[in-house]
Amino acid sequence: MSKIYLSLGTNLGNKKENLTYAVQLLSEKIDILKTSSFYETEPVGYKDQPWFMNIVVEGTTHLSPEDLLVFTQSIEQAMKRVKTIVNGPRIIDVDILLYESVKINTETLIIPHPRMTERAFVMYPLFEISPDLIIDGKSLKNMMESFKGEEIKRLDV
Ligand SMILES: Nc1ncnc2c1ncn2[C@@H]1O[C@H](COP(=O)(O)OP(=O)(O)OP(=O)(O)O)[C@@H](O)[C@H]1O
Ligand SMILES: Nc1nc2c(c(=O)[nH]1)N=C(CO)CN2
Repeated sequence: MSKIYLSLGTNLGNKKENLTYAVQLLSEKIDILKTSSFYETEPVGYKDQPWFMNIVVEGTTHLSPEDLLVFTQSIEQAMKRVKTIVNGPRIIDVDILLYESVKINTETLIIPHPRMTERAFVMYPLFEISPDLIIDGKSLKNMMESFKGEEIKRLDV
């Protein structure tokens, strides 16, 4: 079994429900060990769209990194089919952040996720569930000390 971290985001419809449903679908092939709080987060990139809700989950899986990507993409597709809005914001986005300490750089898959350490919507929930994590030899704790990201709000529920 391999330890993995995934980032989930949504900015359409009932965001908590979307994230909860995605975690339920993920649990068919991933043993979910930890799920972060829900975070309301300012959109990164294109600003003129609703705020996102983001979480990070930790789990273990028998899937290879490539099969994990196929699986997460099948969940994105399945959820997109439920409500179709052309060019609309996202019902669900699932990114693979980390897979053990594996490094992959192919056309379809880059692990660790290349933009993860710049993104508050990834780093805050990741730090919440795994504060002792080391990424590329650097401790998450050190990274968070100097971290100045976009606006983010942790929900208490
Ligand atoms: N670690 C990864 N996790 C998920 N997708 C990845 C990863 N590395 C590369 N990809 C590739 O990224 C492609 C585009 O994914 P997507 O459309 O979800 O991007 P995005 O979510 O808009 O941007 P970002 O990757 O910056 O979050 C996917 O088809 C996939 O092949
Ligand atoms: N706050 C936030 N911003 C984003 C997000 C996201 O999940 N959260 N996902 C994006 C495309 O992957 C682009 N911008």
